[in-house]
Amino acid sequence: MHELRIEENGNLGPIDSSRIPRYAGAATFARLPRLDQLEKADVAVVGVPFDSGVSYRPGARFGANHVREASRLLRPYNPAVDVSPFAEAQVADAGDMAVNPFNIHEAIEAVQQNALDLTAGGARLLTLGGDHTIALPLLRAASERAGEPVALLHFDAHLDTWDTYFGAEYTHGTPFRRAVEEGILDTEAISHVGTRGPLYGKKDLEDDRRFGFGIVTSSDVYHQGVREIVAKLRDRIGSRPLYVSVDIDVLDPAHAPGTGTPEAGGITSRELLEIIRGLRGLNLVGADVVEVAPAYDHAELTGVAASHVAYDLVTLMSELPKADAR
Ligand SMILES: N=C(N)NCCCC(=O)O
Ligand SMILES: [Zn+2]
Ligand SMILES: [Zn+2]
Repeated sequence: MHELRIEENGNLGPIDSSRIPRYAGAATFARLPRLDQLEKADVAVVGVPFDSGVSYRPGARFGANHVREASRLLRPYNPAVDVSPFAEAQVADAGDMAVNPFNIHEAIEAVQQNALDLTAGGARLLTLGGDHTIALPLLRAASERAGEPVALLHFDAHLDTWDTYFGAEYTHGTPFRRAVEEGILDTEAISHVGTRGPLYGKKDLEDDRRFGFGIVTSSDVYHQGVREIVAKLRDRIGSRPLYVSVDIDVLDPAHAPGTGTPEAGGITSRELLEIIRGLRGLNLVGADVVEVAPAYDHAELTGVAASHVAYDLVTLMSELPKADAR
């Protein structure tokens, strides 16, 4: 089957859904070309089929392909910000990283190395998870590329700054504590957004504050509203290199049931998309969307939400300096 693609500004875009039905063929993110069909990309979307770090429901290893399937309906123009991301930049689907499901340490090393390889030519990386364990090696790669510790905006119901589970240091509940310990985060500019739900104890919050995290709870989003929160976050981040990590369980289970550790009282997909759009122009060096567990999804709700979040993150990246300028 011939691939009829939209081409603009010399960038090879998605398969034209007015010529080839969008439900036909193998899925890539937003029907974009695969990286191996191109010389280079400004933005690469990569999957990490890994969920050996979960503490409750498994299945996020199938998340990236679920998001790709749900992303078939994305269109090339983003009217919310008046940007055509795939015309603005060359965006490509880099496929999945090959990670060892039986050895977390080896998997973490592989994610870090793959992320470094994919960004070697100046591409910005958007990763589809996988469970939240993978944020640690992705942050290691991002800070190595940036040449300095990075600012972090972490959307999640959970803190993910816990210490260990069953004695294990590398799990989906611990990546950001490890990242602080490793000195790869700029602790003047690290924030959680959407936090809620029961904790193990008050100490969880005390530890988190000691590491330097600011918290915008799900209730804060409700009471203060998106505008005020975006202004505060932008202020804190400034011109620092920024990594954005989106655990899809930041959304209320009504918006994202397909996830491993759901918590009631979450933000809406509209609120999340609005906050992300508010990050326009910040120096976004990398991002992930993790914890999509398709077995618990219904009617592709979670897949659709995650694909739109990924699309708006790609839109932000598409407006920033291109690969050859970096
Ligand atoms: N990163 C996610 N999604 N969840 C962490 C929850 C850890 C726990 O079971 O307490
Ligand atoms: Zn979470
Ligand atoms: Zn998480």
